[in-house]
Amino acid sequence: MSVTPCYARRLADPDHLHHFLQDCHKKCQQRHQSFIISVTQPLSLVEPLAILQQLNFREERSFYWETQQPKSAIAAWGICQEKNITGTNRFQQTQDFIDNCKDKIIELKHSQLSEAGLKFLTNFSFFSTSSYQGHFPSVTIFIPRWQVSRADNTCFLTYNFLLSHNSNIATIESKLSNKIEEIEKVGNSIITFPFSLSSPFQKSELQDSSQFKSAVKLALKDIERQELTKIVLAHHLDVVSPVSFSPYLSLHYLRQRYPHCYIFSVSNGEGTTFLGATPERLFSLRKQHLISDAIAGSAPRGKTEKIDHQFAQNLLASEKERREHQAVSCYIIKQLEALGLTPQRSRRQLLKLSNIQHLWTLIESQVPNNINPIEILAKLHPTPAVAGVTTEVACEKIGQYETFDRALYAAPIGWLDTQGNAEFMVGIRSAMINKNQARLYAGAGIVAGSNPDKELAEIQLKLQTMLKALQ
Ligand SMILES: C=C(O[C@H]1C=CC=C(C(=O)O)[C@@H]1O)C(=O)O
Repeated sequence: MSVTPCYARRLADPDHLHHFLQDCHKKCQQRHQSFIISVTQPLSLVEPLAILQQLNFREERSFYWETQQPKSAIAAWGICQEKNITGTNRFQQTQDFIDNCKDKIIELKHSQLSEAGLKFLTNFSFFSTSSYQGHFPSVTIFIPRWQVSRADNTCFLTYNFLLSHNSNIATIESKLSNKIEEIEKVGNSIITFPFSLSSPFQKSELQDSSQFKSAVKLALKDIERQELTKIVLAHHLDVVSPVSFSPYLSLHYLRQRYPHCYIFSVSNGEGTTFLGATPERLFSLRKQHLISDAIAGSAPRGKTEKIDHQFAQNLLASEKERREHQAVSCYIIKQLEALGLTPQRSRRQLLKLSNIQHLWTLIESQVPNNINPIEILAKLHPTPAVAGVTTEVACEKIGQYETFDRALYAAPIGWLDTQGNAEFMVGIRSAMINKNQARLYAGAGIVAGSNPDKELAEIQLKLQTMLKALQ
């Protein structure tokens, strides 16, 4: 008589899993090598942010990602495989890491949904050489140990681990089963956050706003001399709170206030977290269909419907805002064409966020499967929504005019799976936090006709996204 271990009852198809693991184990023995095993199991409906908050108690490396349209979330923590990359050929090194891992991955998943299953999670710095005191290198890419994914009302747990000839299958099965139990216990107790987040900041002022305006004036002279046609200049705001910031509370606040944005956080496992709520999708690639957002050109939201409508009409009619926007859509189109694609663009429309509105063009293309997501990423980053035209001159001037390191601000953050699906957004409306210290970032596009005072007002408005989320 065969006895079913009690942990097996929590697994979706324990016999199938057991045979799968036995087969993998045999393969390890036959080939004298280890494999990266990825097992995905269905979960009851859980809240990934609550899981991350309550189960990542060792504050390991973590990643959080949420969109509400369509409703999906990924919470991941711990490391199965990782690479921290520095140096100039970072996209190639990233691809090499992915290829190397892919050769060793064996996946078992109970769903075809692209949200379910193993994901490479990755964040880049804006420049390939980043000097943010080593908190985040030029690229971090990792396969997490644990990943909870949610797509609409379906949830999955993915467990990734290295299997070698001397691994014990029963231990693996019980670890997975115990984690399912732990997660489902937390599952429906959706976090009820206290809503006075923390005490007021001790220091909260925009450093050197005159320095920012001088940089805008210098950039306008460069534009007049036709050295470039657009540059995005950013500024930072450092704040110190009497108590440590809580990334989870901030993420919870952001997702309620910015339903049209990607809500994200990456933690380096050493106490530093980069988080935010960005409207800007660099690209998503699902079943070889690519979508990219050109978002640039901004106006405030009006306090009344009438004023809001007026701001929107002015934004749509402004020749200067249109140029600022077109620099982005034309660049994305040109870069995709350079990859041999035939992108189509939507008509220009408005994207209304709770504190700001933007000009927005959707760009779509089919992508043949010989082009991989990292190639697309390398071609698109940085777009003129965060750098300028030409990219090279703008990046050089950003280095000259900005007095701080952009670190992960305005850089790609996202995921890739083993089937060629990927999604990357641009890390704007963001902050880097460590204990009770935070650095908030915001930038504004400068073209001929820009006004330094108005650009300063625009970045102050953009800084509000994170300022309010941290308070
Ligand atoms: C660079 C930022 O915003 C970009 C995205 C949308 C609108 C922008 C603008 O109107 O200047 C910027 O290009 C930022 O928020 O830090």
